[in-house]
Amino acid sequence: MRLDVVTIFPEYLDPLDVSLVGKARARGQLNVHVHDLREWTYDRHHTVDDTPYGGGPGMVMKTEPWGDALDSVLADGYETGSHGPALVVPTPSGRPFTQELAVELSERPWLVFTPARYEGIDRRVIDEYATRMPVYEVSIGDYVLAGGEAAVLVVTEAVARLLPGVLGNVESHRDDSFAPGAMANLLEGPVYTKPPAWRGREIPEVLVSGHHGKIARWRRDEALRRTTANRPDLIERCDPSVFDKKDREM
Ligand SMILES: Oc1ccccc1-c1ccno1
Repeated sequence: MRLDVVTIFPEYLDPLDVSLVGKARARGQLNVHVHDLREWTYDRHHTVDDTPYGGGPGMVMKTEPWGDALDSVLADGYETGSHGPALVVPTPSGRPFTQELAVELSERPWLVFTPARYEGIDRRVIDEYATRMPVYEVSIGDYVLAGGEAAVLVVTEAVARLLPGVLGNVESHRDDSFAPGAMANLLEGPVYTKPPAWRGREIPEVLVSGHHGKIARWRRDEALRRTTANRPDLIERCDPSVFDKKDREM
């Protein structure tokens, strides 16, 4: 997969050099290019924004730098359709970014991110590129950020971990919250590791019982408990089989 990010804060994307994404890049599973939008400005102040038509607070990001930047990035040659790039526009007014959308994006060969600052990007930029490729306007949550770069980091990590071979243990994302399967849509329950006792706190006995059916049922019950407490909206989306009382098959 190829990822391009056009931003006025390229250093904000430095975390893409480390951890899971950094390792995927080093292994050649991910090809990441970060571009400074100001390279496509030609005035002394490298201006990327201007006042909004119709008045109102804040500034709007101008069409010309974005158009020149995206034309340059995309000039690397691309096909249209499912083998071509998709534009990913982080915005508070976008569709919610979910695991399902992460899976959809992970199946594309090329994502071009356009994190905005200020009040956003002149709409004509999105409309222009929507004539050439799919555009995903995505929100990472119901809150307001100063810009879209943090959202690019979130989306990139969620997508990269789904790429074949990136996660060492293929089981890892099988058990993800929201991963398909009977426990889909349940939040993960508590996890424990050695030592068996810590500051007088023991681990749940069932986890060292060796009874895999009871362990699976305990984990299901804890996941249901946490989901009921923190995300009751997800309960109605659960597979009915998660509510059965018998021990779970491992
Ligand atoms: O708040 C934002 C500002 C700019 C770009 C994106 C966002 C955002 C907020 C939530 N998801 O994306």
